[in-house]
Amino acid sequence: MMRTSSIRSQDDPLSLALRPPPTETDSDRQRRLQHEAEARRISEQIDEDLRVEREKLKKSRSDVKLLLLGQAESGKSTLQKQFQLMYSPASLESERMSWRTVVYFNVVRSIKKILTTLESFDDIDDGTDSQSTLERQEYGDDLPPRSPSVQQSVHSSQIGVALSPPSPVSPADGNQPNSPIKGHVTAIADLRRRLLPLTNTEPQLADRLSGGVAVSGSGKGEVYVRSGWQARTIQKGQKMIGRRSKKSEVPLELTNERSATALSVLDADPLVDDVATMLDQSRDEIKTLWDHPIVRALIGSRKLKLDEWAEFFLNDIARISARNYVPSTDDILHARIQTMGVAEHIFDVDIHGKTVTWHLFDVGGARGQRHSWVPYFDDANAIIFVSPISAFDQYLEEDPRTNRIDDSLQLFTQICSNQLLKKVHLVLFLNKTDILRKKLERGLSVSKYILSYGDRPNEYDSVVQYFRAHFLQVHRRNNENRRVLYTHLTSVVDTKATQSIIGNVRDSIFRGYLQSAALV
Ligand SMILES: Nc1nc2c(ncn2[C@@H]2O[C@H](COP(=O)(O)OP(=O)(O)OP(=O)(O)O)[C@@H](O)[C@H]2O)c(=O)[nH]1
Ligand SMILES: [Mg+2]
Repeated sequence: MMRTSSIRSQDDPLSLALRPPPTETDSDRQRRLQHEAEARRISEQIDEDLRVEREKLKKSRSDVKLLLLGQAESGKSTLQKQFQLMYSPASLESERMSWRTVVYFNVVRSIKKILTTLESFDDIDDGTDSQSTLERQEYGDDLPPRSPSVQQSVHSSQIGVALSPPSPVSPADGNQPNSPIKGHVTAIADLRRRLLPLTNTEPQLADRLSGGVAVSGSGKGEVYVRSGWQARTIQKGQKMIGRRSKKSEVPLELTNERSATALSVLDADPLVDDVATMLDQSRDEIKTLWDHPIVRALIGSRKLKLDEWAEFFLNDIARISARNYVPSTDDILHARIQTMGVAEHIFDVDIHGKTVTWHLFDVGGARGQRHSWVPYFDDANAIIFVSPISAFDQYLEEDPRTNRIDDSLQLFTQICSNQLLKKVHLVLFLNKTDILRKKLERGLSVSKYILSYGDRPNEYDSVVQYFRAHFLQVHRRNNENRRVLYTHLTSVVDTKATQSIIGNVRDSIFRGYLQSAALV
């Protein structure tokens, strides 16, 4: 016999349990109804939250997820800044003054490196430790050490790199009794003494940027930055304001809206404010040091190798050390700070009348950071792989035996052959072409570092063609899906050119995105 629903509801133990007791009073009833109404409201709220979550998930599935991959210092974060400048200029504007800390840090660290290098030549002058000092200076930070065991272990799986370090300079000119620094020792010692308060701020600036977190993995002991550092540097500075009575000097020409934000932040960090004052007061000393014939000679002979961005800032020290300094967009693009882990940036991109949310994942490229990329491979739509083709004469900070072009090719091989990424839209940026040009113009020989380059012309077109061919070969060998590789020659500090390339990349990614959406 079939049971009717009414019979079932009468037998249902749950309905029996929920039925009000026969002794229920009017006030009990009121309370019960109130509780039931509240329970219903909460339940409806949960349903609504779940609905919103589901919507979000559905929407995020239709968002574009773009990974920026490549070795450390390849230009990923700089490219991210170009995306930000194009699709979220207001957010870059609101961070503008925080970049002052990074620029100051880059400047102070460069000054310190110049002085440390000069100090080692003081030692030569004193007749101490001359040979080891010269070895160190001659090969700088970016050439492998010369021990036979290291020479044996230097190898290349991708490209014929030099098995032993080339000798860019003769040690003789620094090692003689008439060492170039002789006669300048007192003047340089005086500059060092006067710049000491400024160079002493380096660890504090580093601490401000890294949030006090020391991370291993780069080999250089550089400062790593987690996302959100801009807010952190401001907050930390603001906490300290109460403890200080001295107010910062107010820049005079800052009058517009942007400058109002700038002003409030300028006031915010006493440490950065102190560094600004010191820079302002040390401007002449920094300029004298930077223009000093000994420093020029050491840079010319490659005994002093500064980071690429050092020259950009030190050449313009009068502007940067001004008391009312506000970082320009070019300064922000040149400012260097290492990324830690993976930083997500979200933009709304309007294309052909449709707004699509893009999630840009900017990763830390040093070897110790690469394990954190993998969780982002699963649902990536596109990758821009950034390779600095100017780095043919440089070796990894984290492994001084590995040539940077070779490392980049090895990394590109891993990305091209990764099963999780087989269907991902792939774009290759052969970056830092401006630096490549300058190196070749200065006469730096590619075949000295990349033996397989042989006697090909040491000219821009030929070098680019050679490196590009190697990347295309890696792609061809790992391309059973017949995926297209979009290649661009870039200098991502060049805003106009990069934004036009970003437009192309956006269109090509979007075409692939529409096709895959149509298949779903
Ligand atoms: N001249 C020049 N400098 C560049 C170019 N691309 C990047 N740089 C500079 O190189 C430095 C390193 O660039 P980043 O964008 O920080 O490198 P990254 O790939 O994010 O490095 P990690 O965060 O360590 O993985 C910065 O000072 C940039 O301004 C370029 O095409 N030309
Ligand atoms: Mg970075």
